Amino acid sequence: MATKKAPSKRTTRRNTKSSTQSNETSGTNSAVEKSALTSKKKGSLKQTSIFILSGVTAVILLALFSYHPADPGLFVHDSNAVIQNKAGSFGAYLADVLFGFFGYLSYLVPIAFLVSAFLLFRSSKERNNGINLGISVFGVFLALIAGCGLAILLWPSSNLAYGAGGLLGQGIARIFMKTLGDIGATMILFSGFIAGVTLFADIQWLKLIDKIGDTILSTIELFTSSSPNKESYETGTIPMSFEANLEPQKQATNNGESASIAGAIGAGLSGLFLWKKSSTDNESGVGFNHPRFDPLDDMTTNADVEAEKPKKAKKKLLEKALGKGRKQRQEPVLGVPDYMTNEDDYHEQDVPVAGLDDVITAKKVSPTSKKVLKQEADSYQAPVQNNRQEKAAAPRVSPSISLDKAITLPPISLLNPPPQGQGHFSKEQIETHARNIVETLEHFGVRGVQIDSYYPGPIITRFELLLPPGTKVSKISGLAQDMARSMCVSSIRIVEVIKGKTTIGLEVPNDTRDLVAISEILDSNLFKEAKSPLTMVLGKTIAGKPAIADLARMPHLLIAGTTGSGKSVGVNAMLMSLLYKSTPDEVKLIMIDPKMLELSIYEGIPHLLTPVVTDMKDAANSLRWAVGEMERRYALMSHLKVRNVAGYNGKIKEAMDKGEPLTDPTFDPTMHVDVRPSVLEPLPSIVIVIDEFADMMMVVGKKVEELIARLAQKARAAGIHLILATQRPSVDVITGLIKANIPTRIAFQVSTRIDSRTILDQGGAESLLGHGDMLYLPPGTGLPQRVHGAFVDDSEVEDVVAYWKLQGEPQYLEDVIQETGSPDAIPGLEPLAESETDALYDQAVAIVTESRRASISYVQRRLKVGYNRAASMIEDMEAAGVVSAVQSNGTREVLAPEPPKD
Ligand SMILES: Nc1ncnc2c1ncn2[C@@H]1O[C@H](COP(=O)(O)OP(=O)(O)OP(=O)(O)O)[C@@H](O)[C@H]1O
Repeated sequence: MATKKAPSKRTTRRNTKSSTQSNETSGTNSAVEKSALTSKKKGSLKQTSIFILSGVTAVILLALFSYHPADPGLFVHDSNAVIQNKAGSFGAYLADVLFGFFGYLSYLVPIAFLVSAFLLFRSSKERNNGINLGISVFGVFLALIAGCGLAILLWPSSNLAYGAGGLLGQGIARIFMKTLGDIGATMILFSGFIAGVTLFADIQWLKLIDKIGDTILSTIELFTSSSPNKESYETGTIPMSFEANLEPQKQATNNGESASIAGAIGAGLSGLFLWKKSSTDNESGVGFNHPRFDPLDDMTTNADVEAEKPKKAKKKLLEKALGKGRKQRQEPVLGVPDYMTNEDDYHEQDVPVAGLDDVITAKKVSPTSKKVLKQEADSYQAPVQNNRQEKAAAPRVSPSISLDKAITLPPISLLNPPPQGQGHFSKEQIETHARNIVETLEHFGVRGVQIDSYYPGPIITRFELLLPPGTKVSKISGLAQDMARSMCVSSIRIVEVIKGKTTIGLEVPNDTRDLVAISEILDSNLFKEAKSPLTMVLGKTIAGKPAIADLARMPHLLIAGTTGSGKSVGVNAMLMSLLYKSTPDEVKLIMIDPKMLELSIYEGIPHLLTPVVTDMKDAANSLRWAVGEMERRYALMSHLKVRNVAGYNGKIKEAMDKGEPLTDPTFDPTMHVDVRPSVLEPLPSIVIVIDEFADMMMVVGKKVEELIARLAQKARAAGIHLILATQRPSVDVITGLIKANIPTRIAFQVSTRIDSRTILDQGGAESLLGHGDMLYLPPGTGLPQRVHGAFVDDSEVEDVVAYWKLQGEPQYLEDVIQETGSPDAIPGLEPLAESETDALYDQAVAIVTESRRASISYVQRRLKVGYNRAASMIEDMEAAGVVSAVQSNGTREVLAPEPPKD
């Protein structure tokens, strides 16, 4: 069979990679070590900066407070004078300069240092992003300039040599007085000062006044009523009056609302320092809602090769994003034979690509967002002068961005369009196959078989056969290989049961196979109209229709297949779907990549909760964190009396809309003195992707299985989902415990029927064609569906990743990979019951689900074990959701589906 040349880029990359694997592994290890060193260093640098800033503040304050007009300085020259400044000649000089230029507003300088030191203590999450810092810096300058002028006008006779506003104030006051007169200048400078303060302090005056009023009223109420407002803690509802008492930074961070002037001045002034540090990175100075980010430069910090990428690559990405240079896609010519009437709606209609306006997914793209994207693209095309070395030295993770407003989902034009001229089927070829099938079956003694119908698809053609009465399907299944041989094809899959039909299916590979491009599926109405943020592209059905799935409903997915069968491409297609469907506010990702090959390409996208995990100890910690997060979410949901994350998010949004945000109901005021409960925010879904979990189980041990099982059992309602992939479909990796908890599975091509049974509980995957050909077993069914996986090229992933990096930086949570207490401890959970680790537990589950009898004595008899052991296994099955609790009639119902028979 002649097949179209499979895309080789990825293979080449992998081959190159594997040939240098050992080098790379050590390289990556050292990178891991380096990053560990960096995070430690970061901590000590932070502390050092705090000490230095505090010292500098103390010296400036000392210099200003002990300022003496007779001391020598920039404006006073007296070499014989005895210096009286307590900070010596430096202090005398500094105070002279500051008072000389800014007058009394010089005191803003040490305040700025003090606040910067304070900000270093705070969580990095609370820092402002680049554009906010820019605005704050502008506010500081405006307030300083107007303030100096105002000081001159309001305190004309001051003790300072150059007046209360210094030389700057004099110049400003003179200019304004000349043009506007005394009163006009005072009014305009006062407005300028207030405007400056408002800008850098982000003050909303009306709200502030409102809140001050509320605070006064609630204080009066507090004195007039005897009981404190205990109810608000218990119900989690926070009245506005109470909200006004919250610590200023928290309010500013959580709601973007008013903060206390001191806190906001701090944020603004610290912005000055942070901005100065990063200003060299940002020389084109175009204003956005987030820091200017250069994906190519960011990659330079990762790999030298990327550092050499020419600027035109950047241009190419933006041209792609804007839909420029992309050829108008043509309607695919399918060439479905005339006699094919029942599959006339095969392919989705292609949407013509006309540029940015059309290509950005309709859902979240406001006109403003489009403008931002266009501006961003324009600024990229302008030459940007970068100091690469400074960029490399800058921290890789700057969790300072707020990802909410101007987020735009990636445009389809970033991806390769589907190849043209696909979908031709030859009528002769189909007729030859049909004839061959009948003849071969006759040759093997099965007479009277009729071809009922046939369905040519992009990769295989399904022939549906009517068997003569009394013919066993198993007889046909047993002939699959002989038929493949006599028809000169690589393999034939027999579909023994077709839902709603009396026919059986024979799936025969086409002479030429089509490439299923991911762009085609992402562009289909089916995907675009899907509501769930966890909608994932699988590929195309055998009839060539888009195949998508909702991870939220699965709620976990197990993927297995032999090496080179297309798992990684499949996982990439799923991840790309999430990146095309959801913002980082909706979906967060934890990626675990023991092979250190596949997922590192996603490093730096804003959806990540932690950098791509390659160290297996970190991986175990992140699973432990997820279990803790699941428990935390459960506690929150039970306090709010909702059953799942959707209900929880609904309540939170409703409360926010009412202006009465809910506070953390699990907060214990007796445990935290002086700290207020935090305001609850909507919870994003968390998807944990493990690319090769067999490796993880090998390194970390059985504990991983336990953690996965714990997560799989309960995480659905908590919005935490697992995607596990492995190339080792053996029972020691895909254990009964994992299978019982992950009902949704995908099998790519495997080498033996036994492997197929391990994954799907039935054969079939051994007859797949590789290169992304898969069997998808949806939740709650025993009938797998054949899907031809969507192909994603590395360069497509790179472009989409670069696009997302351009939208914002990740807000990593340090806790995710942090070691917490004993490495064996699973937060909030008892260790697994003994019998669940019982060697016979898997067999017991198989017996119960097959026989549909959840009886202790039956398990006892079948396994020849004692009563206690069987009873404890049944109890564990109840805990795992395999069987129900004992019902009123004394029996248990078997809940898990029956494993399909071969
Ligand atoms: N959906 C697809 N369409 C066409 N070709 C595909 C598809 N999926 C995979 N391939 C081809 O198969 C090759 C191997 O795929 P992939 O790297 O995903 O395999 P794998 O199962 O992850 O292998 P390993 O376990 O060794 O990492 C790819 O380089 C690509 O050429």
